[in-house]
Amino acid sequence: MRLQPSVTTSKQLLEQPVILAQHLNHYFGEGDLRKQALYDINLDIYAGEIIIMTGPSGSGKTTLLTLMGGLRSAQEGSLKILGQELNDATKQQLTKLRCNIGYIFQAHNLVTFLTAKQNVRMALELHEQYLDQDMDALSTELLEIVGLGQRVDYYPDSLSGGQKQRVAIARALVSRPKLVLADEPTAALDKKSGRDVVELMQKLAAEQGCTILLVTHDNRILDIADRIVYMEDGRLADHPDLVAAAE
Ligand SMILES: Nc1ncnc2c1ncn2[C@@H]1O[C@H](COP(=O)(O)OP(=O)(O)OP(=O)(O)O)[C@@H](O)[C@H]1O
Repeated sequence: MRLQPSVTTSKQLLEQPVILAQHLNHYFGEGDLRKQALYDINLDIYAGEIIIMTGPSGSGKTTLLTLMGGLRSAQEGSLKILGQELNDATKQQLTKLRCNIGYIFQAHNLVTFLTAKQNVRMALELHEQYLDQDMDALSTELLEIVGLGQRVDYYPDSLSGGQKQRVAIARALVSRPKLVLADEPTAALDKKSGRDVVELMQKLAAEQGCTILLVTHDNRILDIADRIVYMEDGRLADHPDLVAAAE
């Protein structure tokens, strides 16, 4: 496991980063109420890396994650995701980018009137290349991989918290995105389910070669990361405990 700042390997020098932030600032509000939430963020993340972003409440993790996901507009500095510059990006460019990112949020956002399989299938329907494929079979296959082969026709209300989160993982990964962004995916889970969920993400990421950026307060899962990024007061910083542990 490495700590931020990263040591760029020679292999990575040849690659385009999946995420590249340079001098990124972000502000909320206007006029006198304008408040800076992110300060001079510089970060490069490469294909296949699992990055955990951690830090105190209010330090700017979700703001940065939603910027990276094209869910809010980048205002100042540069943010390139999968080669697309997000500062000044058009709505169409953002929409296209969002189709290539898998999202997993704490409140898993499953559609309650759709079954597990239909929830997963929804993610495939966004992609033209899957429209002439057997989307039900692909969705079932992913649900089997996450251990829900016996629950494909269940509605979210009849699944446990861990099972719902696994449906959300299946939905995020079924279209084989190059980038998965996860915000507190284990927050609502007990220790064992939380561990199972992140190990599953780790396994699937390795198999599919995708990059995972995971925001968490959950210290129990830090060991799955290739690299830990720590945020404090809107800035990337060295993690105090982890630095001490590494010394
Ligand atoms: N929509 C918004 N309008 C105004 N200020 C906001 C908005 N969203 C976030 N902020 C502010 O930006 C700062 C960073 O918030 P953010 O939610 O990114 O932190 P966080 O590290 O994700 O926190 P938590 O761990 O509690 O989720 C905070 O001071 C917060 O109050």
